[in-house]
Amino acid sequence: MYDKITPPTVGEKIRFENGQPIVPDNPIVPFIRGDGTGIDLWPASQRVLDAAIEQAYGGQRKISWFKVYAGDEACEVYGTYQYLPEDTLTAIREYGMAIKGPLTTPVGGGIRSLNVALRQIFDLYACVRPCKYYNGTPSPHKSPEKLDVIIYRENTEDIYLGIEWKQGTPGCDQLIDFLNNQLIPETPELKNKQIRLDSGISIKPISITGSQRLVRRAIQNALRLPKNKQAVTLVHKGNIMKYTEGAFRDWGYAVATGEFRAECVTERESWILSNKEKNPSLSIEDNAKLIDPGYDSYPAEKREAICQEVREVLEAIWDSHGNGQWKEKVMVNDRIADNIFQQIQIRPDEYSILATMNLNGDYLSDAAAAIAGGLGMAPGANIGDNAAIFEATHGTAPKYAGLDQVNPGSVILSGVMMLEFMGWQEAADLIKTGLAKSIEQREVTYDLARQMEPPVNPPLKCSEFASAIIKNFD
Ligand SMILES: NC(=O)C1=CN([C@@H]2O[C@H](COP(=O)(O)OP(=O)(O)OC[C@H]3O[C@@H](n4cnc5c(N)ncnc54)[C@H](OP(=O)(O)O)[C@@H]3O)[C@@H](O)[C@H]2O)C=CC1
Ligand SMILES: O=C(O)CCC(=O)C(=O)O
Ligand SMILES: [Mg+2]
Repeated sequence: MYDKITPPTVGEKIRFENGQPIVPDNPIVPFIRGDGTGIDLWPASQRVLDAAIEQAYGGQRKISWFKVYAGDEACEVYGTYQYLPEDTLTAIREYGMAIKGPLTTPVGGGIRSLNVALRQIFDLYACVRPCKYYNGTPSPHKSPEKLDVIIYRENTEDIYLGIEWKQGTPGCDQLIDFLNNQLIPETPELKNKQIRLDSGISIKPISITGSQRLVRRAIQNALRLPKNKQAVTLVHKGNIMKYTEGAFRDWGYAVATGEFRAECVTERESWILSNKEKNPSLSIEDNAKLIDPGYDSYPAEKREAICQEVREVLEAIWDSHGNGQWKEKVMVNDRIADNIFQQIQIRPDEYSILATMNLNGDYLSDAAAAIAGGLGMAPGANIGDNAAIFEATHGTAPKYAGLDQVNPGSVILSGVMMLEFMGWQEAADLIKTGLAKSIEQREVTYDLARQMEPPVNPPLKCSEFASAIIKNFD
């Protein structure tokens, strides 16, 4: 079955039933060490995970790690350009769950992202990135403790599908010619727009399927949160990209008000309901004016559409959501992408789950990570219905590779997400305790050390930070 790897002789497979993992006490879990700093991060992280499992379950539970290859290490074992060998894909398919270090993607030419490829191959459509502040972590932000968000990033489409044409190639010229001379002139809405002849082209597909399954998962997660965190914000640049990002917003709301009608309220619905609660005799038109301050300046047709919206909301959900019942529901709202970057800085506590398309989520997760202490403290998971791969938000940080210097916190916390996904909460909790205590004791790697007041000097090495976390389990 495998060409150059052998699975552990002891251990069993994780199975998925209805999207949920069924986990034996001794699961076999494939891991990819990763490029660059992966060489430092993975051994430190594995040590912490194993120690926590041993301490929590005293040998009753154990992971049998299965080393599989991707990136530079794969080329060493399988030969030139064998960045993602079939063996690795077979192992992940077979065992259902894996954890990985970062993998390099060259800018401009060269291979396409192996990280993105893994997400697409296994249809891991939700990239889940919690950004939460650990007490004592240095931050450039004044009130980092107010940040506690989970980014749900669509993981399989958008420009990451990688359908693009390089400037000056025959395919690119042909596409520009077709668009400029055929499709654009046939589309009145596009007027006389033309694409510059010396352009490169990337295609940005956003589908109903991709958007709705992501938002569905985000709402399901919101329902598991404490009441005061039950909110999902749809992040988009729909004012500019109406048929991709704007459509993402509309399809997201359709999931909330269709599939989760009893559990959700949209922000606009909450305004309509609360206007009527404050003034039960409020007319439909006065309610419409309150939810849309520009109402009086709109043409009659638009004014009627807003009145109709008010009527429909009151008819549909006044009984189930009115008289304050909406305050117990998951609040679904939307924010334009540029605004959300400032919102998470100035009003982070007003947000909980941020549902995004692929590119926006990529940008936003690094920005949110900065508030919570930086990329050394930013875990993540790529989740599908039949598989899951856990990985940090950060990349290979090549300038630090092999120096035993970078913060293993993100990979370790990705491991914590994996343990929680497996239902091994006791082991996950030990690691979170160990990490929090190490930070409190100022036993930290360079990235946190340099931001602390006064700075910690010398900082711990990557491997020493792992040891500090283990020492601080209890
Ligand atoms: N999922 C994946 O595998 C990902 C892969 N990549 C790939 O990684 C490569 C490098 O990308 P790049 O843009 O430099 O981004 P990186 O995330 O690799 O690094 C950027 C900076 O973030 C900080 N940083 C990253 N990791 C850590 C850590 N563990 N501890 C402390 N600080 C950390 C460092 O900051 P400082 O210099 O201030 O110390 C580093 O220079 C590219 O090939 C990219 O495609 C990128 C993102 C995700
Ligand atoms: O695949 C890569 O190289 C970068 C991906 C990335 O930045 C991310 O997923 O956050
Ligand atoms: Mg990124």
